[in-house]
Amino acid sequence: MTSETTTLPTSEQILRAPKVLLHDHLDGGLRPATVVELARENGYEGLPETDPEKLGIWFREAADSGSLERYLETFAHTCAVMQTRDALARVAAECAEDLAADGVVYAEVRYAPEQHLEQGLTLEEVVEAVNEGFREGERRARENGHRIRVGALLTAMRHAARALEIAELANRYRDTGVVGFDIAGAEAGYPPTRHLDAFEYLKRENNHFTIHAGEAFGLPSIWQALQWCGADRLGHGVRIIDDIEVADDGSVKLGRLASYVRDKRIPLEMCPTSNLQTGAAPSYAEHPIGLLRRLQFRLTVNTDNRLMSGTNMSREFEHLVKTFRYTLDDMQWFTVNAMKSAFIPFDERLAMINDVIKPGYAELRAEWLFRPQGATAPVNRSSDSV
Ligand SMILES: O=c1[nH]cnc2c1ncn2[C@H]1C[C@H](O)[C@@H](CO)O1
Ligand SMILES: [Zn+2]
Repeated sequence: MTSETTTLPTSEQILRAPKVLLHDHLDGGLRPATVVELARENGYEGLPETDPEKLGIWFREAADSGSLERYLETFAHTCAVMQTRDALARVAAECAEDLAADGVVYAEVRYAPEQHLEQGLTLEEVVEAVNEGFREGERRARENGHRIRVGALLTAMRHAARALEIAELANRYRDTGVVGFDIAGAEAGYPPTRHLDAFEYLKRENNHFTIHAGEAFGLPSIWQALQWCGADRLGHGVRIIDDIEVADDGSVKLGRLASYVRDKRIPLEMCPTSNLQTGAAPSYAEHPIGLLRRLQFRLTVNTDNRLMSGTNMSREFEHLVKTFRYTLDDMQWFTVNAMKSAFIPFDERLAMINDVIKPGYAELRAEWLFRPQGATAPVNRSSDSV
């Protein structure tokens, strides 16, 4: 194919391409206007701005701090307005709608139930309100011609001591909307092994979990998450790059941990923009995703916090397309990786890959055949695809 690489996927193609999102925080993805309205309805007076546009900018700038700890401070405002059943259901419904409008066909969205108890809700009421919201959002998306399926991940905060309780909660709701468990929060000083009882419980129950590791802290955190805790996936995991040496001649040597992660096909939930804000990566061009993709780690692309990063899945892919010249085949590779790594049953993942994702990309790839006569052929194929 001679015209190969002449044209990268357009913004419109990126938007329409089926996408799979495994790492998105419910309390990090509210619409700014919703934060303002919920604050007014619930009498929360702590917002730094009450104009939605200014508030959106405030979140992005405050989160752009170079430190995970300061980035996390912004969640006090979103959690403050997510303390009632109605607020939680609304935020969850809008989340599903927004993801669907962005071309996401499958998402696992996480939140920490323990952060939504300030006005008297029980942990169960929190989970049920969010589940109801996701179902409503899926229904509204369908009405608007989009198809999306959303599963919840229950997060325990790593500085707190409720991980076992939240793991039990995740297990109780595993057949009704909750697909797994996670731990999040400040990483330095709070190793995942503090919550071994929760992980051991989940393993005994044959349940699934991911762990935020290798974001603000390096290899020991990744090693513990995998070898002590038994994580199925890593939230971020970007610091695995510290175990990979690239020589001047371009040859690459993987350390034992990096080899293990690649050999065992451990899914890494990459969140490029979030990493730039917390200082986990210096720029898109220097983001470890470039090298890790070339080395064929099982990488996935994610948003982390759409509000704090002013992003969505299409924007994350736009950055990657621009930076690394990724094609539709690359996008499909990331998407299939994500679907393979989801926590829903194997037959459903396979059907999503074969009946939704691959046909969606095939249709986009075929568009060049029907281009206006005389236009350049925008072939979106790369040589090392799935
Ligand atoms: O990227 C992150 N690293 C660690 N913790 C995070 C990240 N993004 C969000 N969180 C925290 C803040 C939220 O309140 C919590 C649950 O979603 O998870
Ligand atoms: Zn996260």
